[in-house]
Amino acid sequence: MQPVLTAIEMQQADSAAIEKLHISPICLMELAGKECIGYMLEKLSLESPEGLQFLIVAGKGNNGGDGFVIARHLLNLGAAVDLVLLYPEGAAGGAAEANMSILRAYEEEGLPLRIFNSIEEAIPFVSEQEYSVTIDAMTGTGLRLEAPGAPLLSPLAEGVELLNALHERSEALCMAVDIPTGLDATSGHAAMPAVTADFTITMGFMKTGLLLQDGPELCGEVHVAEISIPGFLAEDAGAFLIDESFAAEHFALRSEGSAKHMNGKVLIIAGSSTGESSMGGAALLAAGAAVKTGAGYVAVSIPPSLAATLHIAVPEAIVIGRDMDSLMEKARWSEAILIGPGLGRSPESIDLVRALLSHPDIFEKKLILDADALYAIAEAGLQNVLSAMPEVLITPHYGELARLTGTDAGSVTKDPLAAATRFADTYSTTVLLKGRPTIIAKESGPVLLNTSGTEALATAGTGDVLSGMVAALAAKGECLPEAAAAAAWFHGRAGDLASDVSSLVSASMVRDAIPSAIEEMFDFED
Ligand SMILES: NC(=O)C1=CN([C@@H]2O[C@H](COP(=O)(O)OP(=O)(O)OC[C@H]3O[C@@H](n4cnc5c(N)ncnc54)[C@H](O)[C@@H]3O)[C@@H](O)[C@H]2O)[C@@H](O)CC1
Ligand SMILES: Nc1ncnc2c1ncn2[C@@H]1O[C@H](COP(=O)(O)OP(=O)(O)O)[C@@H](O)[C@H]1O
Ligand SMILES: [K+]
Repeated sequence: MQPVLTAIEMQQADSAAIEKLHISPICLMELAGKECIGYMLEKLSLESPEGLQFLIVAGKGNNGGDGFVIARHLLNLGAAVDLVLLYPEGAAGGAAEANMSILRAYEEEGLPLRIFNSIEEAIPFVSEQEYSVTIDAMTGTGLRLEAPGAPLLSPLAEGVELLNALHERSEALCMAVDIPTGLDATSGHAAMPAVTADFTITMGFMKTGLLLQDGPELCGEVHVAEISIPGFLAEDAGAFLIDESFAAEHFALRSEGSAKHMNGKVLIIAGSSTGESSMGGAALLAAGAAVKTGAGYVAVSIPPSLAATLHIAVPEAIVIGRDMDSLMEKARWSEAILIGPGLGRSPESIDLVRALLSHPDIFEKKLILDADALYAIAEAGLQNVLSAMPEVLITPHYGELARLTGTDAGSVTKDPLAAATRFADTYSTTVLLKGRPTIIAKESGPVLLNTSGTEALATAGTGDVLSGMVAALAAKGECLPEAAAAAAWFHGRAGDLASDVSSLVSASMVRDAIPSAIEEMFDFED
């Protein structure tokens, strides 16, 4: 899995590369610029930029320095470059300043290079020009914002406005160097205004801010450029990105001689039915998902009035009622227990959750708590009970985590990484916080981020499918954090495969696409 760094972690990796490994800043900057050229040509499907026109807007830090290297290489390859300096020359110092002096020397050679010393000086010329690519080299990991949405000050604001205006009214692609200007590399919150890029070449390692909040909208496609900062300098990163090989590694294939009871026994306690309403669908989706994720046995505790429906919808499942003795017998038999989808919010459901969580046959198993089980925990104030359980995972969305922590959804939305990590540490539990990205936090461990999946999953019932998948992987032998992470990845991929038109995807379609999403991994590995 690739590390995902905060701005501070990236600055530490940069410093370690320079101070401990003696890699020169000039060398890092050179590689950063070269990587941008290579990837940009790939995006343009061109062998060479010869004859094309590029605009670079540069800030006063090392991000601007990367822009100077890009300018030089473009000129070397026969392109024409307009460079806008937002700040007086020499403000950068170090490697950036050294690269700027090379450009000044180039200027004397009569190359197609125009250097503008301010945005005002540039405007009359650049507004007339057609560019192939406009390049944002104003700020990267050095940007500091007081608050999300804080105003970006002059001259950065004018630089951003220029690039965004060109983006809107011309065919030019906009490339962000490292991070779109205005985007906080750690939190993913954007300033006002911020650059909207078509693609972002980020240096060395992925940054958290590219995956959170406004990050995905502003970055476009993200490419991580290898600039010779070795991976071991990011080993202690606070976050890692779940990928397909991780997911495949955590899907145990059935061994040839295995029997059904050896391939994961899941108990799902879900669904509700009262005189007024019935919530059987969630149980059906979770059970179907567990079956399609390859569990050897799936038992479902559901109100007796829904049993016939479940038999028809998921014929593979064993159906039991709500009687405590049969529930506990199946709990002892099972290897992972999922409680919650469609359980309802009545006082009886809350009492049921309280009773279940106090029983060792339940809490000593790998336990996955979802949906209405989370409502019951919040209502009955059972959060502390989680701390005593050996292996427990909660799978809230933002609203559910807010209810569990006594805050509003807005504060989880503001910093979901911190909210998930805090809960995991406080209650010694694993948290799968659903969203974009999905965040898996475990006590004192690095956070895992999942970016597979799209708005195809933004439809009722996909969360029930996900919790059924987690339960199956956990029963098949994975520890809960890994089961959650692999399930999240497969779930996103199943959403992609469910339909070519994301707006038509339903939760049943995601459930039905699970086998293809998993199968594909093994084709990939072969
Ligand atoms: N050795 C290194 O550290 C390397 C850095 N690289 C590049 O350098 C970048 C980081 O360079 P820097 O640390 O110089 O920072 P940046 O180039 O991101 O620039 C930040 C500059 O903007 C100013 N600034 C910060 N917040 C501001 C705000 N709200 N309003 C106005 N100005 C603000 C800062 O004072 C600083 O001068 C990376 O993103 C990457 O592009 C690469 O060249 C690879 C090597
Ligand atoms: N825009 C989106 N992009 C990616 N994933 C999404 C998006 N919207 C929702 N999801 C995913 O869909 C699932 C929805 O779960 P949840 O809100 O619990 O639904 P429900 O309660 O209806 O089953 C989560 O896994 C979430 O991460
Ligand atoms: K930038």
